Amino acid sequence: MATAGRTYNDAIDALNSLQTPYAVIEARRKAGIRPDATSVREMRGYLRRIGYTPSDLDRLHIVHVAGTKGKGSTCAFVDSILSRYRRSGGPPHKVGLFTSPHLIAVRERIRINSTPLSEETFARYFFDVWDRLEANSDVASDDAPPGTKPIYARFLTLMSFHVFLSEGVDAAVYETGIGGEYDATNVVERPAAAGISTLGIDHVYVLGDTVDKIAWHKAGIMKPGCPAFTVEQVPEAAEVLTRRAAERDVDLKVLPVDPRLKGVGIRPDATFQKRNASLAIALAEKALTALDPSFKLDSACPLPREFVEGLEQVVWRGRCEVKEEDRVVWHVDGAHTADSLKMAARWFTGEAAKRKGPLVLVFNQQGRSEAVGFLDALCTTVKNADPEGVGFRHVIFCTNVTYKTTGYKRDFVNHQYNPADIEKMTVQHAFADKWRQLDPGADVRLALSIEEAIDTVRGLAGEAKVQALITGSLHLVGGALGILEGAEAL
Ligand SMILES: Nc1ncnc2c1ncn2[C@@H]1O[C@H](COP(=O)(O)OP(=O)(O)OP(=O)(O)O)[C@@H](O)[C@H]1O
Ligand SMILES: [Mg+2]
Ligand SMILES: [Mg+2]
Repeated sequence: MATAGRTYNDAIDALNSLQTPYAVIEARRKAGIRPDATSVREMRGYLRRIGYTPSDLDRLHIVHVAGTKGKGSTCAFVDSILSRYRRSGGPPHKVGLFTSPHLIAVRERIRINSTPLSEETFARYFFDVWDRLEANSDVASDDAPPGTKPIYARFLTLMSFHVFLSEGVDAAVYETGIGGEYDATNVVERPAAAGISTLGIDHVYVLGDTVDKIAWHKAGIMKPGCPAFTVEQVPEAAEVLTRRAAERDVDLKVLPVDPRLKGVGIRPDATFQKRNASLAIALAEKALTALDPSFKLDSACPLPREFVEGLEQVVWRGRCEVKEEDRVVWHVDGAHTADSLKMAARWFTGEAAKRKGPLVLVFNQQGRSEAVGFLDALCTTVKNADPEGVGFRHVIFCTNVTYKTTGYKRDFVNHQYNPADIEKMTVQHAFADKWRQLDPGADVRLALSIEEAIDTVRGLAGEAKVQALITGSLHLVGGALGILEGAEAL
């Protein structure tokens, strides 16, 4: 790649070229090829090509988080707590945060002191890594094939290491991408602490179709000699975690909801979020101890001010957000698994009960036909909670295409879905058919883009404000927030 075009947009275009195309994903699926141990060996090879060894990562005092749901929220809590210590003089002195997927822009996946990299900084580090990989592309290293670059998520993971090490980050919080054992982030060998958030069913093709198979993958982030924590899990998952911890000689602590959270304003005020917060407390404590061995929390005493403020003031966009406009109250949540959609529905009904006005749903989950099965719980939960028994009066299924006329925002270009399906709106039709069966009284519509769905909802407002829930996909939610907030988003 020439040095001329090296803007943020150029970086995103180059990054998008590292996405695995839909046809390749399909071929692998048909051949039954799943990720295996080569992925971490490959990461080690690429890491060497960009000039680091896994032991360099020890300087980052990494908190590593896996789980089906609550990873990002837990990471955000840890980041927020560590930031309070940073602001009161540290350690830590610089905090890194690596999360996925992104909500509004790719650069928000890599943050320093809770702020996403600027476009300029992102582009500079992006092309640093790009150039180093090209310059050393023939260096024989583990499983990284000569002349290649890592795929999208692996590239960003590598880049985050380069950013954090170059910028002198001394504590970094890492969310796994998919699974754990074979995830790109698992190149980390000696984390300060590992945490496994709530387990459930997701990414069935890659991780397996039962909770115990999924737990096996997530358990892969536990490392001998490194503290590990989890929250209460369903028995099948708990069993696998305990067994894998014993095999690895890891002392895995199962945390109840932390009693010190009493009186701490966790938002939303729901058990699942308190579980995430409890996990975050234990992880942050270990990171702080790794940085300063004299640091210790007394479990019998209230949490220090830094913990309380960190937990109460955390910002984690796209999760349980309420945005009020003249004609619409938007409720935005990126839930996209059966369990988390139930949580989202419960949260929405609690919010909706505070106001009057027709309930409207905007939903999508691209490329996942199993999502048809999630609609049932969403429909029933909201209907049962509605005193009039109506539930959603209007339901709109849209694609994840951002704009009506200009298509995808660059940060959302996705080659991993079948383009023909998007064009024909295959899943949206399936969702609509299902909803008409579930609730023959609802007005069910399709929209070609997120922008069109939003305009439709605005047009539905009458005397009372419409109460709209946007959910089903983080891509949908991120696109929607980008439209609702315009230039102010991110
Ligand atoms: N512990 C939990 N149990 C069940 N649902 C949860 C939990 N934590 C969060 N959620 C729900 O899942 C949504 C996504 O939360 P979060 O971003 O923390 O999860 P994640 O594990 O990072 O998910 P992703 O797979 O998108 O990376 C939230 O908006 C909330 O509705
Ligand atoms: Mg996920
Ligand atoms: Mg996440």
